[in-house]
Amino acid sequence: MKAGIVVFPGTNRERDMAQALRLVSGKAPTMLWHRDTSLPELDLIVLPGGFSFGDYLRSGAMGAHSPILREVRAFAERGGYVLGVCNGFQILTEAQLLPGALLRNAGMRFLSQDGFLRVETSDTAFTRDWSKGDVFRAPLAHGDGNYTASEAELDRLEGEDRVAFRYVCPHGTLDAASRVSNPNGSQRSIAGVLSANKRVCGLMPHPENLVDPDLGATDGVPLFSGLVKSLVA
Ligand SMILES: NC(=O)CC[C@H](N)C(=O)O
Repeated sequence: MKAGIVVFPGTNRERDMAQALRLVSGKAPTMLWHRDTSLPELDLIVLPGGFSFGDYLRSGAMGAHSPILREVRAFAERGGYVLGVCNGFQILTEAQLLPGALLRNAGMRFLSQDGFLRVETSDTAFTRDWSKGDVFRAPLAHGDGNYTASEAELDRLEGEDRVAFRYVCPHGTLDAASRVSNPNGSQRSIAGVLSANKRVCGLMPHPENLVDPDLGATDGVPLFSGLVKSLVA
């Protein structure tokens, strides 16, 4: 699997992401710079977490206008796989490669805590190594993670099986009104969504930070092992 990781000024999770990809796929990803205007041959583009352009204007708003986004868009339009984590998810929504927006967290505070996610579909390259209904742990580290879209868009996402992950409490209970099970107040507890062709996926939590047994847990491994299976044909 040939993966590329896009670095913006202010990105801070690119090395965590590179480490996770290397550990699970056995192959080091290529680091890409936001001003690049061409891409090497890739199977997967990852937009990692951080504070691109210092979150000025809105999280992800300026990153969505970096030159490389033209290439990312063309890659996605050709059917390429794109993963956006946290700030990467925010950039993908700002670029309208994924629907909805990430507003300020309910409670107006930056969250730095464990999150618990339920897998809503296993019918994608990103989620095939889980079963629908599986619950796993993933760190949360964001101020703007409150997923918001129109009721019609939310209905469409659900109708097309494009909700990838939902926030639940550690025991797996779903309650969109509870700050325990839905810490940032996301609509319908949505933590991650998919594009219409299910090849672009964005999520706020950080599975890349739980892939190494030496760090205490490997809950995030299936995200990467699923991609490896799908993209190493
Ligand atoms: N860890 C991150 O990617 C942070 C995302 C974003 N800058 C926020 O605070 O919402």
